Amino acid sequence: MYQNLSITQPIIKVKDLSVMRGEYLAVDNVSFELLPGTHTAIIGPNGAGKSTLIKSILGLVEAQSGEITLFDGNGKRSKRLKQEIGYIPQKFPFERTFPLIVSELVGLGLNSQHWWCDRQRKREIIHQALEQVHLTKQANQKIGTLSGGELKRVLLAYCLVVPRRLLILDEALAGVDATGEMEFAALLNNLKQEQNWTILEVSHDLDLVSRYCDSVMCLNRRLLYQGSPQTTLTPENLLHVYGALISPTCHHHEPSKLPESF
Ligand SMILES: Nc1ncnc2c1ncn2[C@@H]1O[C@H](COP(=O)(O)OP(=O)(O)OP(=O)(O)O)[C@@H](O)[C@H]1O
Repeated sequence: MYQNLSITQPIIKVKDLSVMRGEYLAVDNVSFELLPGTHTAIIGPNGAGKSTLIKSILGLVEAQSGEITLFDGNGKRSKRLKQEIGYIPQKFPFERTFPLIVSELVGLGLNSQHWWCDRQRKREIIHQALEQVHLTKQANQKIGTLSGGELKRVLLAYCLVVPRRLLILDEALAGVDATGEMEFAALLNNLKQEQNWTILEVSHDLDLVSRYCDSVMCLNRRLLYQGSPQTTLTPENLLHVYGALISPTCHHHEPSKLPESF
């Protein structure tokens, strides 16, 4: 799908990034690069600047200093470039009485790339996305009546109706049940492997991170450690990051053990 994408060309380059929230330096001189087709987690304690960092990458929060380059650096944050990024925020505040149903919300993800589609085709695309997140039964349900975990799945379906190069998730699995977590992880793995999506997610679940991510960034305002889960999530590093003894179970990657589909 992205034939001209070199696998050695980073999809995100962040250099010397500092971001203030009010008077507080929430992200302090952070630099990293992400390659396409990789799944990276940002971990760290509450208030470590994780959401601030991703909001800054998305252009939702202005940086104090530093550089962020997305994709090949062309087009800045053009409308088209934004369409290539899927984002599931930590919070999705909305008026619960708003009369929007699930399929309509997912359909809002369709964009100018679908101008040629007739109604039937659009319905099929929405149905396929809902199928991938196991929510076809809720297609006509009002969004205000969904559970927290179901709403997260709907937001993922919204991201799935368009091919993305980058998917940014802020604690997307919070509120998703144990089976849903596995299925969600399998779907992300599939998008990464089959469609070369790059995934950047904020997570507090070190066990899941060690199972499914290719790399981890440990943030506490500064980027303290970065590398594979096996080399990064050591008790010594986690003591430094969280100030407490934490010993996650580190798993070797065995994607074949993931469920086939979501
Ligand atoms: N709009 C704001 N105005 C002032 N301070 C803010 C604002 N937003 C965030 N902060 C502060 O910036 C710091 C970083 O917040 P951020 O949401 O990035 O942390 P986080 O690592 O995502 O935390 P959590 O794990 O709790 O979600 C926190 O101390 C927070 O209180």
